[in-house]
Amino acid sequence: MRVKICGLIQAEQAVAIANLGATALGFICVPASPRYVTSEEIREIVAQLPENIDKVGVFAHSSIPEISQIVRDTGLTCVQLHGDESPEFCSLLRESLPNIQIIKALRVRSIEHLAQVSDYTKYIDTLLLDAYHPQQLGGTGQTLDWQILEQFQPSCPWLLAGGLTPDNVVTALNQVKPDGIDLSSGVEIQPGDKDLNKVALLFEKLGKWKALSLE
Ligand SMILES: O=C(O)c1ccccc1N[C@@H]1O[C@H](COP(=O)(O)O)[C@@H](O)[C@H]1O
Repeated sequence: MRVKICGLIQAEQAVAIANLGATALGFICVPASPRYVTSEEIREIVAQLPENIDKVGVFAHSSIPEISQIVRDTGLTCVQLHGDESPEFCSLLRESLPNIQIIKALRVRSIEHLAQVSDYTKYIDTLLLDAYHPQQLGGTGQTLDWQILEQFQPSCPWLLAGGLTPDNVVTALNQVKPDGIDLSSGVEIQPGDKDLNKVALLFEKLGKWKALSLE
């Protein structure tokens, strides 16, 4: 199970969360977010992380030259597109950054919104489903309607996001079968300030869930 913890702003917390078992860490490159980090800050944190963890830059409505510059400046290994980027945009980004993984986030309003998934899958590595919020792009703490995702099996790997917490993650995973999960506000004290006890509890719950599902 891939586990991405998103919205890191402190190097010490990023290193601690990597050591707890996260497979990916996310850095918000959206200036309007309270979790926004500059290229210099990302570069400093990335330099302290283990090689084998994915370092994900989260973008929304940025241009390809802007994204490429930030990737070059920081050592990010993955780009998450969290705005209204089209399949064509993903395809062009892939041509510009062939060695960088692409995660496309879709903010799902209803089951009908899932129809667009097949337009994206050949241009991306991973799909991410987040809850829709009319005013905010992400990090909202709002959950998706997991029931509409019970049969969801796209042709590429996918991550479940949106309002996941150590308290609800097992319920979510018993209902939905993603390849991984993504958490931000559910393991925070305040935006960007991660609660390491909550992150540790998350991994404890995931360990028990995995052991039970192997029985
Ligand atoms: O976290 C943010 O501030 C943010 C800003 C702009 C785009 C995406 C953002 N975060 C993403 O939101 C989801 C879910 O967050 P939560 O667990 O519901 O708090 C996650 O994929 C973050 O990458």
